[in-house]
Amino acid sequence: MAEPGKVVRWQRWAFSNLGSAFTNFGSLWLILAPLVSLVATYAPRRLFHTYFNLFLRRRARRFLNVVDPYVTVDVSEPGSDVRYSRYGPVSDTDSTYEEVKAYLSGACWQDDARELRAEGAREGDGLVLSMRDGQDVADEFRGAPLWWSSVVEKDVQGQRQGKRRFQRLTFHLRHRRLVVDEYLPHVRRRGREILFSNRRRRLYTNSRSRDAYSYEYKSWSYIDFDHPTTFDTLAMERAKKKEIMEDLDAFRENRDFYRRTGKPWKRGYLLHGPPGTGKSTMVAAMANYLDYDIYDVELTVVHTNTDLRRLLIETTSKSIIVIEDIDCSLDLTGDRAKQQRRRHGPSAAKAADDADDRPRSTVTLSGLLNFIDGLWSACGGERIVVFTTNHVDRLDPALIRRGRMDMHIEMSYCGFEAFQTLAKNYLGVDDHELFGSVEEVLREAELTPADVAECLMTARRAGAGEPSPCLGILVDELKKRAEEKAKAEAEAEAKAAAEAAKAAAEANAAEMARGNAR
Ligand SMILES: Nc1ncnc2c1ncn2[C@@H]1O[C@H](COP(=O)(O)OP(=O)(O)OP(=O)(O)O)[C@@H](O)[C@H]1O
Ligand SMILES: [Mg+2]
Repeated sequence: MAEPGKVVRWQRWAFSNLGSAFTNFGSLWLILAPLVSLVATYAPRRLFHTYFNLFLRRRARRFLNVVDPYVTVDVSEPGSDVRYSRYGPVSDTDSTYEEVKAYLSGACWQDDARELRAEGAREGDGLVLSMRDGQDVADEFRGAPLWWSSVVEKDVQGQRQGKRRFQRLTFHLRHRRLVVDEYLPHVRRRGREILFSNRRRRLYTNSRSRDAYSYEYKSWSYIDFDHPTTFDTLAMERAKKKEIMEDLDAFRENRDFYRRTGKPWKRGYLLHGPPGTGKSTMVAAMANYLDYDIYDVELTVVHTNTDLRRLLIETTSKSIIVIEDIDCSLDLTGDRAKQQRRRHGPSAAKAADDADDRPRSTVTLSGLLNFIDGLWSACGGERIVVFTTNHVDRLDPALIRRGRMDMHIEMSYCGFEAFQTLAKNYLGVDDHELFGSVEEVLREAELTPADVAECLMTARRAGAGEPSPCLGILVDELKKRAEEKAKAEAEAEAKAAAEAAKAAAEANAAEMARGNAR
């Protein structure tokens, strides 16, 4: 928004004097009107119309253009009429008025509108400033001066009387193309950005597809997303973090590139690593960095590919679509028991099968791939797809090939750089003489950032938040945790080996029994 310059001031002066021009035109019309009506009454009607159309209309318009070379465009407040669909009331879908108001709220701070109105933003705690009725603000676009004013007019519809509000844009006739082709789209775009940045972000989760047939079906329900993690607090090697942030920046800023090359504006990330290495935390950091909503897809409650498509069509632009634990959230061959057996042994598989009386999901790998690549992803664009898994080796290569999952990010055990971030988060220290001892423990043991974070919590409590005692306790805690983990892992391995031996013996016995029977 520019400070009105000399030209703008002159134009404003001319604009405010239009009234007197109209007055002069009015006097002229007082003389001309009886003449025109005389001719109109006594000349043959058709002849008069033909003469007017041929010779006078264009001149009359040119004359008007000289007297008033300004054009106005009204953006009116959506009506209060509520439309109903079979699912209930539907809000007015034209958001232009809100976008223009949001755009002008910036101008209200800077320009000379003194009488403002403040309304609570639809979401969040902010206030949206707008002009009081009758106020105006100046704007400038590519050297063209423009004025916005807030107008209220009486609106009579049948018996009902009400008020109708407009944001009225006034500009010179010669800027008509510029305004229509470039300025108004610019205003809408900027307004949308302002509205988006003012809103609270959301974390959506999908409901069971079975509900799709009930009257009040909603594919997604949401809560406000208020996760504190940022890339600053995420424990990870600095270089890796920087690479991911640069990748996200490039994605966000390259709308035109995606358009030019005919690629849908989406990017896929595969986060893999052991439990507790920060995969879910990374998704939150990404959402906070980009200011996007999150759609957390629970595939196990989606029954068919059609349900999946319906779900995804309802996601909005500027969002991250996450499928957590892709390897076990859905067995893409439909054999859930096999997954359980692989993870926890045969008895767990049987228990899972018995407990699970839900209708089987028939979502297939091709359904999922169509969602990643298919036409829907071109609708609206600007979506990020994230898969997380603990076992990257178990995934179908088709699912994670480059182009689908553009970046594979390994989330690994806590290294020293990651520890430095955690120490800063939990104890507020950047460096300390005991850091060397911590580094030694971390080099020896495979501890996840979640393990280290937990030890830091314990140490913080026991050391009353003082760095030196806390770090001393931390070293002991980390050693203890490393021993516990090693012991638990050895036990799990021995148990798995015993189960495998037992299963092999059972299979052998069954084989022998079959042989005897024959
Ligand atoms: N890289 C990290 N940076 C900061 N905190 C972390 C990190 N990794 C783990 N944490 C801490 O550990 C907790 C668990 O981490 P998170 O849920 O992100 O792990 P995950 O990799 O998603 O595990 P899972 O595979 O079990 O889903 C987090 O709430 C966070 O406090
Ligand atoms: Mg997780």
